[in-house]
Amino acid sequence: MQAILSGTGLVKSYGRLRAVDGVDIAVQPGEALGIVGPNGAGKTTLFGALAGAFPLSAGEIRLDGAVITPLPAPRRCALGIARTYQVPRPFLGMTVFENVQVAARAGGDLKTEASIDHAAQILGATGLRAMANRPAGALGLLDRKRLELARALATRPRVILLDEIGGGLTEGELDVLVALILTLKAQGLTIVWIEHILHALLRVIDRLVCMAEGRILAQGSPRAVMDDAQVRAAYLGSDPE
Ligand SMILES: Nc1ncnc2c1ncn2[C@@H]1O[C@H](COP(=O)(O)OP(=O)(O)OP(=O)(O)O)[C@@H](O)[C@H]1O
Repeated sequence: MQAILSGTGLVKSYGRLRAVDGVDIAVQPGEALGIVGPNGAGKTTLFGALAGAFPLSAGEIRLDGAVITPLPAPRRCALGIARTYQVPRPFLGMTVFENVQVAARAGGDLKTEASIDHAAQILGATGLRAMANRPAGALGLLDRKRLELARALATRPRVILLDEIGGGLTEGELDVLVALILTLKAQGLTIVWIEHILHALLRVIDRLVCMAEGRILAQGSPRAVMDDAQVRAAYLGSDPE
């Protein structure tokens, strides 16, 4: 099957540091791919590379087999690549609804009326309907995470890149978030999820990649990767779970 999103020979250098150092990655349509690795492994930088946040130092990125390497982030978003950020970035002074509608207009390329309908639908799907008229800055953590997800979904993605969206949540809140992500997966959305909270990640993903020092250490079935000796060593001998 042709990958929906792939990167070949990806390198991103900051001065002498190669934050991403020769990564090959391919995500299949409808797949949920997890990415783990110690702090500083290059996971977020890989997302930046895939989403077009900066020019690559080397490598090529394809969407549906077509090269998108030169395209800036807004163009990639319009083509169906959405991303959430480790630290959510809503417009704090706008309401929840306005935040989602802006994303639908700007990222989803919808005219005003269609963006209103789409935003309302996304708020329902993400459990935010009751919060629609609250300022984004007034939300609790779970709702901030939902809003981050909703803003990405509003752009009508085919692939969503989730960057540590589970961080800081209670177990009960994680359950809510995992259920939501599983619903998106069941609807056919392709998911790439960086997450330190492994038990949450393992409930969703089909395949796991472990990165360390800018490279892929291991990839394959989640269990095989977690059992890999190099992966265990990268976690300094601790039990990754
Ligand atoms: N804009 C930047 N300028 C300089 N160095 C950077 C920049 N962004 C990331 N780095 C460095 O690149 C390396 C990889 O960082 P990255 O944030 O991608 O790691 P990560 O695996 O996402 O880590 P974490 O799990 O802590 O989020 C780190 O050493 C980081 O300090």
